[in-house]
Amino acid sequence: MKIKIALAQLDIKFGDPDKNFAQIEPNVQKAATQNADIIFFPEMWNTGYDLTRLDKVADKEGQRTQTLLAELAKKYQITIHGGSVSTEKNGAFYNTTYIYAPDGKLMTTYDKVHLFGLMHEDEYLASGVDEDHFEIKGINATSVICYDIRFPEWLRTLSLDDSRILFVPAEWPTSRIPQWRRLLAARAIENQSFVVAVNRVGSDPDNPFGGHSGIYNPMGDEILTLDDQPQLKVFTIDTKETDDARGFMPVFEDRQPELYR
Ligand SMILES: NC(=O)CCC(=O)C(=O)O
Repeated sequence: MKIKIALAQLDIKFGDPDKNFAQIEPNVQKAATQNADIIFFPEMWNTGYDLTRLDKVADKEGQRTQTLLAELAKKYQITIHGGSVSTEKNGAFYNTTYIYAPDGKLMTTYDKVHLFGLMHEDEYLASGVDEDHFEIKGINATSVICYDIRFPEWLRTLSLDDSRILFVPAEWPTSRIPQWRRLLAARAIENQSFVVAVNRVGSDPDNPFGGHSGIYNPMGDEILTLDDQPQLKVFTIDTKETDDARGFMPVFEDRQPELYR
């Protein structure tokens, strides 16, 4: 199945949800004009890592994000992977993904599981405990958030549901972009999946962020890579390549799960 994916590599205004929300519709409209099947945003695009002010800026119960994404998905007849936003749910803060189908229905939601201590997530956020699975044009896909890619056992767990595309929204600092690219390639090879990753650009008070959003095929080749400027890029993948990779080398069938812990 051919799937046209729009990567929205955004700059994010620190702690300014109104400015950040204003960036969403123009990008969805641009992706729809180019007939993309899905548009994909970066991590924590509503507030950035303004963690000390989450009580003021996080999206309460994710309402503002959900209302906007549902409306835009339906209006532009496009799947929207909402990257992630900071949310406040039942009195705790999370780093939360929402994914909407073109009919405006919520397909899945995910709270970041592995919290990133170097950017203080563990001091302010609660971690998620659930998997997320969704479909695009009948193809199974799954999704994690940024630091989660350093945990291959978690991405393998999510991939066992015959997932063929793994989405990774991120705020990944410039200094570790070489690791970002190697980790994404490795996750693609070991799970025989496409990996589609969107990192933010620009800076916050603590870090510059390096962009280099990209798409990796199931062989781990970087078939699309962006630079470090804000942009929207549309690229088509063919999920038949995952059948070819899995047919050639039956990694999933050769697993010995009884030996793993
Ligand atoms: N926002 C994040 O999870 C950043 C993860 C990161 O930078 C890393 O090196 O891992």
